[in-house]
Amino acid sequence: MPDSSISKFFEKTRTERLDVIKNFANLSEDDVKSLELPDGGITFDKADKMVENAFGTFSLPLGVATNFKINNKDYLVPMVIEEPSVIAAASKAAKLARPKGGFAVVADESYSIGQIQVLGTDIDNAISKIKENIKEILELANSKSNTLSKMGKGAKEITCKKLDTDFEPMLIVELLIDVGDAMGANVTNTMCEGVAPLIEKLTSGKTLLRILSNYSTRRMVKATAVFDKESVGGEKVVDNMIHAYQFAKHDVYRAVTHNKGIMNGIIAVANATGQDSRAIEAAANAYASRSGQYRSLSEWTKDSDGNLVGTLEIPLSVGIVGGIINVHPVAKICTKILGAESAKEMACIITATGLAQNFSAMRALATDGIQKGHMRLHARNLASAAGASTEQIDKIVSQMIEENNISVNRAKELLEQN
Ligand SMILES: CC(C)(COP(=O)([O-])OP(=O)([O-])OC[C@H]1O[C@@H](n2cnc3c(N)ncnc32)[C@H](O)[C@@H]1OP(=O)([O-])[O-])[C@@H](O)C(=O)NCCC(=O)NCCSC(=O)C[C@@](C)(O)CC(=O)[O-]
Ligand SMILES: NC(=O)C1=CN([C@@H]2O[C@H](COP(=O)(O)OP(=O)(O)OC[C@H]3O[C@@H](n4cnc5c(N)ncnc54)[C@H](OP(=O)(O)O)[C@@H]3O)[C@@H](O)[C@H]2O)C=CC1
Repeated sequence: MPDSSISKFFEKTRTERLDVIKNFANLSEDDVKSLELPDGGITFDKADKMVENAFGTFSLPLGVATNFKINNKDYLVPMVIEEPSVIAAASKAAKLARPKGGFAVVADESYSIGQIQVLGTDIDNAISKIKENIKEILELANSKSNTLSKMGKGAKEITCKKLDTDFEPMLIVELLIDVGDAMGANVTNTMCEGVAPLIEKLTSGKTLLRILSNYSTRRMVKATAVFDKESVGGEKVVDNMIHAYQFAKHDVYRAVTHNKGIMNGIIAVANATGQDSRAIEAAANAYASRSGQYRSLSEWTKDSDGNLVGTLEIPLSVGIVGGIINVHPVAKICTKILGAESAKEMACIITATGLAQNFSAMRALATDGIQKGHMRLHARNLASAAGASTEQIDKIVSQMIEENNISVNRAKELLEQN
């Protein structure tokens, strides 16, 4: 089994990095060529078919986090992100998690929730009618996807709820659909629209909205990792990280930033693998507010030996087929690099990366402060923004770090002096 703990990967050249990834993931020469394309894999022609009024494409850096062991399998985790230090932070956390087994992650089956809003009906009577005809509604829904039906997946349950509103009460009919290895938005919407006429017939009401819910609470993922207390930096650092977590648990202003750190990891992997990041963010934010107050998505405690234990639980709707995954060549290759064989496996990887990111940010905050690690890496960006050439960057960066004065202005001054 390939080993993702590749020390000093960041010191390798691009060719060496690609070679390591190629061997790790059994990529073909064509895959590597796609990764080397200057446009990031999407030609304008392709972009023009993906969105409206296209006039270009927009590239972002694609990197890979090393050291990940998730459910006893090693992963190199592709990440698309513009922010420096995120990939380094994920790699570092994954390295520190390895001695205690890495990340243990469990994911629900891929159940999507579709909602059908029914107006102008006798709600109690309508609910009885729907309950009497569940089989017929499910069969009609399942006729909309050959693949899911063949896989023994598809629409499985129907529930009804009465919603009191400021306008008039309404009936909400919810379809629970096992969407297999897809994110499942389109298939859910298709099924909702497909059964709406039957719902209208049964309820003598009028359906209005027929759409999936992005609050995918039947698609929960829970990642846990244990970090050896000595590797974390000793008892004091562990305690300070728990203080940091408690801050996020009890204060919304801190919680939003804490969760942003988690999203650094989650969205970067989501972007690399062609997921719908808006759906992921919307669901995570709602889940963070489930108690009525927005709070930390992760939890941090100590085990009986004083080691640090982190848990991240989120609703997560991701896939390995459908959406842009089959359209964007680089998203396809990133999925191949991960070797993810199911939507559940993809969900486990993404959640583990979120937890890893959270660990490193908290550790940095609870020890040296964020600027030391982050700004060192951000210095390259600043030097580049100041106009430094590739040859000049290293010298300017070293000088700014040495002076502990990392800013665009200082970079400009140094450039003028050189
Ligand atoms: C940046 C580090 C990792 C340096 O940390 P370090 O102590 O210099 O790293 P190290 O020398 O101990 O190296 C350990 C491992 O980290 C990785 N690593 C180490 N350096 C690199 C590098 N250059 N490129 C790629 N990987 C790197 C690499 O895997 C390495 O293992 P090795 O290869 O040596 O065997 C650390 O300071 C850190 O984790 N900082 C936190 C960074 C962070 O969270 N950034 C996010 C941006 S800030 C933000 O948006 C969110 C926030 C912070 O506000 C959230 C919140 O408030 O909670
Ligand atoms: N609110 C939201 O979040 C919304 C999001 N979207 C977008 O929808 C897209 C995702 O929708 P999604 O339904 O996943 O995408 P697709 O419709 O592209 O793909 C899903 C389809 O793939 C086929 N399929 C083939 N193999 C499998 C398998 N192993 N498991 C499951 N399905 C399989 C099935 O179709 P078949 O049975 O025909 O073979 C299935 O319906 C994203 O781009 C998202 O941005 C769209 C609307 C709203």
